[in-house]
Amino acid sequence: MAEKKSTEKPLKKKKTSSKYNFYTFIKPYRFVFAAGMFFLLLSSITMMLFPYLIGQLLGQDVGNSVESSTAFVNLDDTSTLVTVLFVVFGAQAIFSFFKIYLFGYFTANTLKDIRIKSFTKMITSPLQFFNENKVGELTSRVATDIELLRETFNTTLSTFVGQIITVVISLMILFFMSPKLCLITLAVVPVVALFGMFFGKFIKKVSMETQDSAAKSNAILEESLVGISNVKSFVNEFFEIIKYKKTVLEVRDKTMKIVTWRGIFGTLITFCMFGSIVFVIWQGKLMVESNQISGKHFISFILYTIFVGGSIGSLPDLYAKIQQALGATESLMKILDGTTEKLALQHIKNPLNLKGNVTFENVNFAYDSRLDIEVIKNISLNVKEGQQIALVGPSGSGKSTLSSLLLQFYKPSSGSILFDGKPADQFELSKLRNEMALVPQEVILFGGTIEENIIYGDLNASKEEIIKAAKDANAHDFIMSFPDGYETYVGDRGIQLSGGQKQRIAIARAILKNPSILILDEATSSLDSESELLIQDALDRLMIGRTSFIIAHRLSTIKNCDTILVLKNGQIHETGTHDELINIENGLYKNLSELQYQ
Ligand SMILES: Nc1ncnc2c1ncn2[C@@H]1O[C@H](COP(=O)(O)OP(=O)(O)OP(=O)(O)O)[C@@H](O)[C@H]1O
Repeated sequence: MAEKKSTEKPLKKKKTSSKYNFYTFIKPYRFVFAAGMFFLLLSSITMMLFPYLIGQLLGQDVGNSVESSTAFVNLDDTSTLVTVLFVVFGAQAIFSFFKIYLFGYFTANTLKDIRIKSFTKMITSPLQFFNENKVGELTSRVATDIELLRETFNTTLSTFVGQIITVVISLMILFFMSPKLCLITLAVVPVVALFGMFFGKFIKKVSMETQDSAAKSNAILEESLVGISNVKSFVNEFFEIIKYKKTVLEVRDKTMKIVTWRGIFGTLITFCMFGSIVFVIWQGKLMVESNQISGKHFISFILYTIFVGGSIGSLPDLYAKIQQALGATESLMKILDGTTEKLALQHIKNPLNLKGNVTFENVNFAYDSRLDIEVIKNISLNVKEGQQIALVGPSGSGKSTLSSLLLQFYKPSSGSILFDGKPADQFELSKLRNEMALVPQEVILFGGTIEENIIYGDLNASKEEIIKAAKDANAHDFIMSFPDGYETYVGDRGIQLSGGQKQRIAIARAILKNPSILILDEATSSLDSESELLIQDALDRLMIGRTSFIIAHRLSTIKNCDTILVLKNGQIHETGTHDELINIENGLYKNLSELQYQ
């Protein structure tokens, strides 16, 4: 297959705002969230009693100064107050437990939903989506970006709301105690809010860049590990390390940018807050001296002011953290906005059972990423059920693209493809694809047993059907030569199968699928002649009674095909049987054939 010319459109460059956002995922659990908020409110309110009770405790019969207040504590009242304090904190502990539990439940379920939704979205995206996005970047979105939401949903969001509750309640109490002092405390709020808004936006942007770099770095990690033999054979380990290191450093630098600004901003806010607290204490002390407020109220006042100060001071950072998570998941939300294929996402119930007539009517096609270059030009073709059609032609002539169009991986730019006389778009996509099976050039087996790999062709197949398919694919004997037979693990953590063995597993899969249309992408790598014979024999059996398209690289295997299409630059250059084509003087097929037998 021709190398995919990837035209990665970085997701961040898409400007449209996403229809998915936090709320989409929060919605199903909004009542749990609301219950969590309720307990948060209760725990905040009980917490708010603390300054009042401490004021009462320390401020009994207080004179004019805070220092002297502790000397005149009424012990009787103290024991009552201490009991009340214990009751209040007991209640606070219970409320806190429910708050933590409910937010934990809410987070676990929300993240589960986002993960499942993201995976479903990606796996049902059209192939073009995978041409535009690297797999490593996509896995990073699901694995790393979503993880950033955990802390936000678990603690940041609730702390943020909790702090707002604290501020509002405290300010109300403060206003009740002394409107003048309350207004002084409030003076700092607009400064903090302004800073916070500016800062939040900045953090969101840098956070998005950080996650983009993290995704890039993950893509390098994945690509070099998946292609490890390539890396090693070119002795390019150092190059991969440099590439990876560069992106990791980028992530580090961007994270440090966030950390530095959060630090500067946090310090600034703390400074402002402490300044205003000192100012309020000073003013309050003057008011106590001139008997405008009582000493008891003054102590409570100071404690409430500290609460308000602490809460207001923490709000911008919490806001920044929420923005960070929002920024980090923005790309993911845009992925969720993308189009998907209309697939049934369940077992096919009433298969179409097509006869296998295929018609191409003036089909033209250009890949989305290179719309100016038509790779399939005006192809018309009429294939009767059960016929064998070979697609041959130089590399890049459009053979794989034609099979992708057949499989409905892409839609023609113009013209149409008909199955049993009916245009493709009049069928349900899942049902139509279910009528076709592809035996690819390079077979990829999933980590699992041989049986699991064969049953992929028909998830409802019985053991007998699996064995029969394996026998028809000439795979049974080599499978039984392994001690664990069909239970043998293949892939990364199991046995490594040879190219020819993998091919036969793929053929068994296709046999099990029992399609009416077959697409065989002949392996380019040469197999030993015994293996080749076994595969050819299995393929011959598989092709009986099915319309078969064979992308052929070795012309010897297609001599008996009903029709051979010779493609050149996306057009049908020659068409006919082997005997007809081989006799065309200076014909492309004749030339290709002579080249192979030289
Ligand atoms: N995903 C893609 N995006 C853009 N262009 C592509 C994509 N896949 C293939 N092409 C281009 O389409 C043209 C036809 O490619 P195709 O893979 O169909 O050729 P092929 O005949 O199967 O080649 P080969 O025998 O080397 O596999 C080539 O010019 C190729 O560069």
